[in-house]
Amino acid sequence: MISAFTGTQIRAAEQPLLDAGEGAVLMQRAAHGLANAVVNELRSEGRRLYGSSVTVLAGKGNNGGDGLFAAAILARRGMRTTAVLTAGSAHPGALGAFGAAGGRIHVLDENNAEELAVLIAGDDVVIDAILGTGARGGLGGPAAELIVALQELKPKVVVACDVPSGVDADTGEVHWPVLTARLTVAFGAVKAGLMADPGEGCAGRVLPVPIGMEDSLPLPALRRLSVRDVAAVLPNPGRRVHKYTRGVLGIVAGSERYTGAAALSVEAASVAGAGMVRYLGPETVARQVLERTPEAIWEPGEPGRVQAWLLGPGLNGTEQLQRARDVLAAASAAGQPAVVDAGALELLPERCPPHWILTPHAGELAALLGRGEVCVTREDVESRTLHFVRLAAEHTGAVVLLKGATTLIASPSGAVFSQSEGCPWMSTAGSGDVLGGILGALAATYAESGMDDDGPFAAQGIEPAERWAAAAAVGASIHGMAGSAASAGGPLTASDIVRAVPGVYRALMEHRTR
Ligand SMILES: NC(=O)C1=CN([C@@H]2O[C@H](COP(=O)(O)OP(=O)(O)OC[C@H]3O[C@@H](n4cnc5c(N)ncnc54)[C@H](O)[C@@H]3O)[C@@H](O)[C@H]2O)[C@@H](O)CC1
Ligand SMILES: Nc1ncnc2c1ncn2[C@@H]1O[C@H](COP(=O)(O)OP(=O)(O)O)[C@@H](O)[C@H]1O
Ligand SMILES: [K+]
Repeated sequence: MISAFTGTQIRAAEQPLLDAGEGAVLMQRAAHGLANAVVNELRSEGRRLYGSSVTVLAGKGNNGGDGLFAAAILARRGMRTTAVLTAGSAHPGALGAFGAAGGRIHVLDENNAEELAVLIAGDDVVIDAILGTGARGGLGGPAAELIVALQELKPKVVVACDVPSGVDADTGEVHWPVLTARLTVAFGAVKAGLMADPGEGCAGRVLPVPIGMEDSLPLPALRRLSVRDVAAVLPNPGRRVHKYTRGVLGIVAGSERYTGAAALSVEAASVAGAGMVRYLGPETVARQVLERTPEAIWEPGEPGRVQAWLLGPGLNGTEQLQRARDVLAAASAAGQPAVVDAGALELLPERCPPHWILTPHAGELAALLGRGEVCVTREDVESRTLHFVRLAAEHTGAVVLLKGATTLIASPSGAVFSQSEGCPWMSTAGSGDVLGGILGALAATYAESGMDDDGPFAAQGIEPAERWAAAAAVGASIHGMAGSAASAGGPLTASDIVRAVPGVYRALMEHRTR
């Protein structure tokens, strides 16, 4: 599990060490971690350190201090080093060390941003150490000009010091311009803003470097399940199970207009481990669903027993919408878990049970919040994903899974998970229907066994109030892994994601036995 913290949490954890006069030691550890990361990055490309060049863009705070000390270490190891001071002044001790190690210094001013960008862009590595966790807002003036010019010149390797300058370490909001990093070296712990969009999109790979304050960290603001975590909680049928104890999922999806959504979600649920799938919908749609997944059962009348529901993919027309309304009311009364997607999101009651999982994309999340009279657009949600997913969980009382390149899952208890195993090729029609099917299958399975104190989530130390959000994170992770496996770098269809799901389960099961 990767835990991420807000910059504010990290600064609070550092405070006792700073009070004890350990600030300089922390900074040295950070600088060594950053310098080592730069060395490894060059070596991974088969480059020699000696004679390679690095420029550090240094702001006036401690972030700039880290960058300058790291550059001093690299200068002593034979690299040609340059510093651009973006705020006129810099951390005095670090600047002294940099000068003593033989680095060249330029001071950014009103007139030289473009000239300096051209000078720097050819260097082997650029370290972005302008702003860290002490930033308020983003870059302006000549520093912003420098970043815009540099981004256009496409520097070879950008390594961000702690956080890309302009990314809010607490929220992942981005104040443009930001220099997109290949690697972000995060001191003490990963910042929450590096695991939520749009911040994650600027950070590249994130490498946490311990600096000695990690034992003082509070509960994380965000968590990301690793492959090992997902493998550990994956439902694993015992020897004497049968289809009903495996978990039966009821699906209300599809319509005459959107038959594919029903077919995809039913098939995805079937391959993702549901013991049985009951389909509720018009006969014409059911025929196509069964053609693709003959294992599913069509329920033309009162449905048989289920452990969980999936409602919404491709939902359209009076009859289907009424069916979904009836099922939601019945599921609420019976205390059953429900995965609510697309068209069914409009049918939700004002407050939902905490074991319902809502799966909006950014546009649907904006609409969902609009019902609670929070007026936001899709673009607003996309620029503040962490804030709005939390708000939606708070307002609805349900788990809210916000889809995107990084999928965020907020529990009404306040816990947030972030998964990012997918790839851009997954932004294809029907991809969300497949996610719905996977989540539905997991909900049915975990409803039957899994959420108790002797279940897999408890064994991983996940608190009761966070378990449904963790289950949704497992679904997002499997969906992302299946999409990436199906894509292998190329385009894919939603059906390809479905076909890749059993392979992902097998690989995870193998992981578990290792
Ligand atoms: N507290 C510590 O001793 C440690 C801090 N560390 C580093 O220190 C960083 C935090 O340092 P600071 O608190 O000095 O803050 P920063 O270095 O992030 O920046 C703060 C400085 O930039 C100015 N500033 C803020 N927003 C600005 C904006 N939008 N445009 C231009 N200037 C702006 C502030 O006035 C202040 O002078 C961390 O990200 C990390 O890199 C590490 O060295 C570990 C130890
Ligand atoms: N750029 C991206 N990178 C990775 N995954 C993505 C990206 N864009 C979308 N996805 C994933 O694809 C799915 C799209 O779902 P959705 O928007 O509901 O599409 P549809 O309604 O067509 O099925 C979600 O699971 C989302 O997380
Ligand atoms: K930085």
